[in-house]
Amino acid sequence: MLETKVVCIQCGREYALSAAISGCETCDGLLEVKHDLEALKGVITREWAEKRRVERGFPNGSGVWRWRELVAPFPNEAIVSRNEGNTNLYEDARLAKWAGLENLWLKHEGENPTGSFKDRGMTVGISHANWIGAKYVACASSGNTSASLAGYAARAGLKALTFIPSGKVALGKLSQTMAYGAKTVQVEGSFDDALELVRRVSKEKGVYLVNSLNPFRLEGQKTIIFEALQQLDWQAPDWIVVSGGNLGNTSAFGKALWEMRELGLIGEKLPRIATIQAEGASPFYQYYRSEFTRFKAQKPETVATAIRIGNPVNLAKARRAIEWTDGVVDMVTDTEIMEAKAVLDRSGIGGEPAAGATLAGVRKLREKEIIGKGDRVVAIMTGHILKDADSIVNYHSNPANPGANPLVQMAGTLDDLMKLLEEN
Ligand SMILES: Cc1ncc(COP(=O)(O)O)c(C=O)c1O
Ligand SMILES: N[C@@H](CCOP(=O)(O)O)C(=O)O
Repeated sequence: MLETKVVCIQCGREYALSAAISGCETCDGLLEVKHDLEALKGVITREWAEKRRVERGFPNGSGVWRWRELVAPFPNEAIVSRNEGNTNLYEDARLAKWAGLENLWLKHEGENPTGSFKDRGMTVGISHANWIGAKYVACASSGNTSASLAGYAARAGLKALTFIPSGKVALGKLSQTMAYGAKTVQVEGSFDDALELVRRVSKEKGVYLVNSLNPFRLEGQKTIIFEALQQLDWQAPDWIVVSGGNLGNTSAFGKALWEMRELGLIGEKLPRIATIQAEGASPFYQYYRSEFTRFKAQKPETVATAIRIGNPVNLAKARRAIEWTDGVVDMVTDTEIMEAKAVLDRSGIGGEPAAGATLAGVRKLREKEIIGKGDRVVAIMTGHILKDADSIVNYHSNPANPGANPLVQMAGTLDDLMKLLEEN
């Protein structure tokens, strides 16, 4: 019987697996799930992973639950899954060339059931809520967490409550959240204000919180890295690049790499994590620039509303991930984000603005020669192109934008049309 525990990374206090808490009750530190890695050495191997990968059906058809010994030991009957994960790892020579690289892969987490990486964490959070008999699940969101929560709660028959920053959530995400049936409360202010509210509701009303403060969320998101390493036939890349907001992914990726090395599935030298923030929402970047000596929350502003976060809750775990992997943190402007997104979309792969931020960050780190021309780079595309249609139409409606593809208005006869087509 594997010994899996929930512990506070700050004071070491342990909690039962069935505890529905999202922060340490002693010191308010971050909680994390500790697996019995010693017992798993020699059990979880590349051969074991390959056998699991080719199995179909529940639970090994899920790109999360096929790794359950490294995720969460919930009983199968508690698991709420939509066969999430199993996302493509694209190798694209055109995008590599645009970024100044020879080897670039894009891991597309927008191919998950609700269109973002959140589903990897949500299947675990909602399964935990289901297992312990929670009736109400809640989150604050800039759109993808609420869409994922609403979808998985609907599958589980749980009531969902989401708090979103008023007017700052892309329509694709808002429509999912409403359509899947979550009670959606618009809050004046930022995502950070909404998160403060939902943490109080969770504490005072005992509502189950599924933001990335919930340690089970990150256990699911670790499988992005497990899966990408397996897709690369365990030839670990030099870099893993991802856009950062609340820093759940940065934290999860560091833990995933550390566990893979402990289990002997990858070598001593870990891939370096590069977290990319939007210039107008870059508190982690400023903290990194201060050599992790000074943190200051920001009033966030960026076109990439998914990462419009000024006070990331996973700061301590994300710092640990950057230090563990000798990683870096950088930032990109909104112009760089949208121009990179246009290139990403034009490649036929596509992604929401936060995915554009990742690609823009890869190019920037290459230009700064922090990423070498021959380095092997995996860029995580965190959300689907359809999530933020407004940003696309706005960009392409301005012919001055690089790569703009404005609508053509046709008036008149067939001859006019033929003439028009010749001109364009
Ligand atoms: C599409 C997208 N990309 C990136 C991020 C940033 O991820 P994290 O909050 O784990 O840093 C988020 C959410 O925060 C997101 O929704
Ligand atoms: N971009 C996120 C913000 C919240 O992140 P979480 O990982 O802490 O839930 C969102 O889509 O809401």
